[in-house]
Amino acid sequence: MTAADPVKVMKQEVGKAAAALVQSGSIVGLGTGSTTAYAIEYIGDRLKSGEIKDIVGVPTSFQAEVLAKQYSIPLTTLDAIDHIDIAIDGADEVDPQKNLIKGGGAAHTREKVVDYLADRFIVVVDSGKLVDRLGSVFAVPVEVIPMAISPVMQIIEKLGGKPELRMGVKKAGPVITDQGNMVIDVKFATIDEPGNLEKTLNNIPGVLENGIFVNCVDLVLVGEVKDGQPLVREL
Ligand SMILES: O=C[C@H](O)[C@H](O)[C@H](O)COP(=O)(O)O
Repeated sequence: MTAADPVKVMKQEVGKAAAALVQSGSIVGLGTGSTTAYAIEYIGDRLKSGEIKDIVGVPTSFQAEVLAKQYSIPLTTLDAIDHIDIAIDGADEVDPQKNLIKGGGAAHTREKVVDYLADRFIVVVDSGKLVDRLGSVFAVPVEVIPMAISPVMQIIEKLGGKPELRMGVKKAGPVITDQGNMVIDVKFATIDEPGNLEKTLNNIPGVLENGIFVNCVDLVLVGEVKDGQPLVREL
């Protein structure tokens, strides 16, 4: 028998813990990525078993929409509702102040809309995502309209960032977002003030949204494996 992949186990456990927080009658923001995928699966399981009922989901991406349909979670759109009760989403980096870098799956623009609207925004990560300072490992994803790619890259270089156009995997050419745009991943030597950098990047003409999320998280659930045992803790 092969040992279970510990990262997969952490993601499953943290996804399950977040899904357990969803109550009957809730409007639920459904995040994107491999960790949230488990939360969506477990929300579907709870619906199917009758443990919860009358849930409606707001997907943050095509991926989330497909998964929600697979697990029979009814969906709605933002023009049909006036609030979101709870959103569950992953992250690529989480700092001690619960600021995030997101967008490893190029979904950060829709995620920011949905996650910021939620009364309760729950982040689900494995312990490998915790950093002392944002940007230590991950580059900041920036969604840009295609005609503005060159000038945006030039401006970002002047700001001290190292921009790289994100290229597709099993697809020739750049990654295209759900909105039909491109993503530039920007590595900064240090990010001293994430909130300021978020605003500076979004002020560049042609930038739609970047993956820095500040002051918006209510709870971070962290999946860990200790002494061979999976556990979930709050940050
Ligand atoms: O664009 C993608 C999202 O921001 C994801 O939530 C993030 O990249 C984390 O994904 P994963 O849980 O697969 O590491």
